[in-house]
Parts: sequence; C-alpha cells; structure tokens
Amino acid sequence: MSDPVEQKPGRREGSRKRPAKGADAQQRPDSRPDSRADVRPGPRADKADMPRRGREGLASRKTAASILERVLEKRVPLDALLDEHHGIPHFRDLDARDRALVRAIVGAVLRHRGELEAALDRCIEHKLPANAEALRILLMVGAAQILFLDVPDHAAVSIAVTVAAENRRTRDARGLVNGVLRRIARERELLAGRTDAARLNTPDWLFASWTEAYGEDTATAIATAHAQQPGLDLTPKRDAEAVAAAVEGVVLSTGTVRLAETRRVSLLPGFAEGDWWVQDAAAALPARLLGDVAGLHVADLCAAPGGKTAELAAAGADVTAIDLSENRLKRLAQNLDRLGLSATLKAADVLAYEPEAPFDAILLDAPCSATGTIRRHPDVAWLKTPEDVATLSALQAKMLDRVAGWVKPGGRLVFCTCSLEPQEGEAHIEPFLRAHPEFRLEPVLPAEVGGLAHVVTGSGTLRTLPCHDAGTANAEPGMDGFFAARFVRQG
Ligand SMILES: C[S@@+](CC[C@H](N)C(=O)[O-])C[C@H]1O[C@@H](n2cnc3c(N)ncnc32)[C@H](O)[C@@H]1O
Repeated sequence: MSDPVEQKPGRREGSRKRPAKGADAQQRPDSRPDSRADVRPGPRADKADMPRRGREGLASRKTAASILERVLEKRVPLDALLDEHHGIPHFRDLDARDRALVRAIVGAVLRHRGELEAALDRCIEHKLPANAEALRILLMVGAAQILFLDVPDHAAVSIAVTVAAENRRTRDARGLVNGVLRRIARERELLAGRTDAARLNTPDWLFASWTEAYGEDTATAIATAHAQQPGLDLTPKRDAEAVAAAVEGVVLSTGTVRLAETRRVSLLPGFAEGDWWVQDAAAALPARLLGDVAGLHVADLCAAPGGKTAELAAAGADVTAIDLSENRLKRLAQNLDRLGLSATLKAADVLAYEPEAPFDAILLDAPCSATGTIRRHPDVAWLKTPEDVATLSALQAKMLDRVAGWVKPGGRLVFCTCSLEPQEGEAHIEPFLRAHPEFRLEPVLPAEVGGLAHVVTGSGTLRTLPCHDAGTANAEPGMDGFFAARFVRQG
C-alpha cells in the first residue's frame, strides 16, 4: 500500500520521448548533444532532473541498475530502496538531482518493462546466456533513457558502456551494449509507440484477472493508465479551495486537491501548518462511507500510516487506530502530530485484539496485494503473484469475520482494499453476509463520492479504477484502484 501521508518527490517519467530527433531539435534549440550534460530538459523535466556531469551521471545509472536488480531479482519493494533516509546507501548518498534521475530511470523501466524487453529481443542478435540478468538490466536502463526519457542517445549509450566496463559481470559485453543501444536509438520509431504497449507492460496473470473482471477494453485502459506517473493528490484538512489556491492545484468533485505534477511534499505551502496530507483521490473515499462520524467512537483497523485515521479524526470522530506494525504506527503518530489531529493508537494484531467495548463504526482497510496502486508503485506489478492474492484474500476474510462482532447494533462497517483483484473485494461480500446475517449491504450513493456514478457498482459497492475519470474536467484523470463495501449491523 502506498504511503498516503508522505509522497516522495520524483519526475513524471511516463511521457514518451520525442518521436524523432529532427522534430525534437526543432522544438528545443538548446538540445544540441552536449558531452557535459547527460539529461536535457524536456517538457516535463525541471532543473532537479538534471544530474551532475561526469562520474555522477555514472553513479545514478549504476544505482538505478542495482535497485532494479534488487526489485526484479530479489523481489525487494521499491519504497524500501528509494527512501531518502533508509534506502540503500548508494541512493542516499546521491544529491537530490541524481536521486530524481534514479527514480525516473527505475520508474521508466518498471512501467515500460514489456516494451523494453521486446526492444532488446529485437535488437540482440544472439540469445543472452541465462545468467546474464545484470547485463539485461543494464541494457534496459540504457534503453529506457533512449526511448522514454529526455536523455541524449549518445550519453545514454556511452554511460551504459562505461557502467558495463566497471562491472565484472558485464565487462566482456561492452561491445554488445554499445551495438544494441545504438540500434535501439536508430530504430526508435519501430520500438516506441507500439499499439500493444499496455498489454506488453502487464504481467499475463494480472491482465487475465482484469479482463475477466472488467472486460478486455477496460483491462487495456487500466494497463494504459499505468504507463503514466500520476500527479500528487492532497486531502485537505478543512478548506479545499484554500489549499488548492495555495498549492496551485485543482479541487476534484470528491474534495481532493490534485496537482498535475509530483512535487517535494515538505516544501509545498501548508505542509508545516498541517493543512493537508498526501492521499490518492480514491483512497480518500472509503472513510467517507461511514457518514457523519462526529462524536462517534470509530475503530480504524489496519490504520497506518494513517491517511484514513486523519480523515476520521478531522471529521470529529473519536478514533482508535490499530495496526500490527509499531514502526508504521510511529509514522502515523508523526503524521497526526503534524496535522494537529489526535487518535488513540494501539499496536495490535486485528486477529488477536479484543476491544473493551463495541465501536459505533469500523473501517477495515485490510492488507492486500495493492495492485490498485501500480500507477504510484510500478514495482507492485512485478512483485506480486496470484498466490499472494489468494493468501491475502484468505486473511481479509478472516479479519472481516473477526471484527464483525465489534460493531454496535445499528453501526456501520466499511471494508476496503486497494486491490484491483475481485478476490480481494467483491468476492468477500456474499460469504460475509451468509456468515453474518445480522449485517446487510448498504449501497453507496454517487452523491457520497462526489457524484462519481461510474465508481459505484450495480450492487452498490465502490470500485474505482486507474483509468477512471476523477470527476473534474480541468484536472488530470485517473485514480488508484480501490474496492469498498459498506455493511450495517441491523437491530
Ligand atoms: C492497506 S495498509 C493500511 C493503510 C491505512 N489504512 C491508511 O489509510 O493509511 C495495511 C496495514 O495493515 C497492517 N496490518 C497487516 N496485518 C495486520 C494485522 N493482522 N493486524 C493489524 N494490522 C495489520 C499493516 O501494518 C499496514 O499498515
């Protein structure tokens, strides 16, 4: 699950690189190949994206390759590696501009992995040996810069060759790196802009799952949305219009403030004052489904890092926030502190916890595969497996079953996950209602979610998709994939 409270700065790497060198040179008179600068400012680049010259350009590419090896081979989540304070030392030691470049390269490789693999398959004449993963990742790092980032081809190629030369696993393949990347640059027209790009960039099992659940056109639209790095969504504590004016964002119909570009969160106006927190527009919806919570004792289960706890507390609820992870609860406490909000925090396992008294309302944001957050976390597509979905689905069912008895008669229970997989959403409803006839499903009304009728299903559950319109014509579309169902305990 993404951290809805703090978002790292980064670069929007989803836009495709210029279609042709000639056209690009015309648009940007300053884009002459320059051996000193290895990233040229593109339409979405800013100064923070331009790394230092020389060996520092080398360090960012080496770090990007090493991070990608850890993600793709050792299955380490990207957030753990890219943290400015706790990430891998090579990353932390870079300056802000180089870190931005690393993020851009890693993001481009993960979002366009299928296209890059296809480009390599086309341009590598002989099959690489099975143990050539380091070489393949190095080639993807180079190819991503050529095809998807505003890096001059000559810089992408020459730095890749130098990186290859400095690694004993790739040293002997310097010539191949040079030849393959040059060919990719020459054949960019054939390699970029493929009509099957979205399909190629999505693991088969995920595409099959979305096709079965939503149909092939919607599955393609979801996969297409994943190619773009989303902007920044803020949940305002009080006055959305004032926050939007201060940060130069747009207020969505749901009340979220959207900025077109990801920015350094702690430098935005209102951060220190606690006027808002970072939370995707879709993630802000489930807590709303509890209705008017002012004065109610609400349990926020699986609460950290606290995006929904903050919403409930800001709405006047007396919140008990429970999470298994003490570390994540510490972050929740820091976040509430900045926001000037409070809640009772308990580090506990929902499957073992015994509340002293039932709650007026419960929000259960259960642990899930997080496939609804691939836009913001492109590594999720490559880290999660169908087995994870099955295991998490079983855990979610257990949690739902356990917490049912904690709701007072007449009270609401909202269950949600940030997964696109029906096993982690829709599939829970029938078994839960069968096992707990004291509950009924209370349909969500479009008016409760900013008038977004398209995110309310026929049975009255909430289902947002990455390709969904966020409800305001003058803001970028899209939102994370979320599922939520609202139950009421009768009598
Ligand atoms: C989807 S995230 C929660 C996001 C949070 N609700 C928010 O809006 O910021 C899931 C959380 O479940 C917690 N968790 C996982 N298993 C748990 C368990 N058995 N009991 C309590 N919390 C658990 C994890 O530590 C994680 O913080």
